[in-house]
Amino acid sequence: MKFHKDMLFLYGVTDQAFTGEKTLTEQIEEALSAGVTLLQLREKGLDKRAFLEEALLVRELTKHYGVPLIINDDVEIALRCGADGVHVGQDDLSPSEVRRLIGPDRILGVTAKDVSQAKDAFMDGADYIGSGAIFPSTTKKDAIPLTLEQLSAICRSVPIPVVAIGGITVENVSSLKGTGVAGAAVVSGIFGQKDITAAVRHLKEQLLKVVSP
Ligand SMILES: Cc1ncc(COP(=O)(O)OP(=O)(O)O)c(N)n1
Ligand SMILES: Cc1nc(C(=O)O)sc1CCOP(=O)(O)O
Repeated sequence: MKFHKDMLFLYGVTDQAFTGEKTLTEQIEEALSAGVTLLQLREKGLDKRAFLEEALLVRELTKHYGVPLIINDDVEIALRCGADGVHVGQDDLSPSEVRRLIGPDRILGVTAKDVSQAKDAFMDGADYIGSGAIFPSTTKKDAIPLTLEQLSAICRSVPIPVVAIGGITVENVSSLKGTGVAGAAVVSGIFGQKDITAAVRHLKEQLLKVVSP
């Protein structure tokens, strides 16, 4: 699927830690049906085999809902499940190597915590940048914090779109207004909510006031 910045508008990122009454697959289906615009399967607690099984299931769901699927970190799983792309961080396989492995047509997302990393990611073939943590995150407690000013500078520094991540909720998402982000990537603000459908709808309502077309 060809990348477009609108896909970043509300980017759901999964985490098994939030499954309780519902399975991860049920949670994902709820988020897809409610309208997340991109989905990242980010499962730190699963071994490779379980991750691939989940990825194959989620691939079918995302196809059904017409939402692109991104795999966190693992290029092999992305290729084996036929995902639309991969997201890598600064400590993972280099973006240029990932681009070589996935080819020109799949989506490549790269985490950047400053302008220099963002510029490098762009030069290495990234389609989008993920920047955070904008607010304290209980999902990733050791995430390095980033101010809104730093986020704005990253957005201005590269011609590719930037999605904000880290502690984003319905209550604080409006603070991203004016930074230049193309959207918000959210874990607990979606998958940690009892009513995932309502969370997705409310986040999208707020994001309409934040993201300029
Ligand atoms: C959209 C998006 N942005 C940033 C991240 C963080 O990626 P990374 O730095 O690789 O950290 P982990 O996700 O591996 O903990 C992301 N996953 N998605
Ligand atoms: C996966 C991830 N990366 C971050 C970064 O700052 O790079 S923060 C984060 C966790 C985001 O989860 P939540 O929406 O629950 O805070």
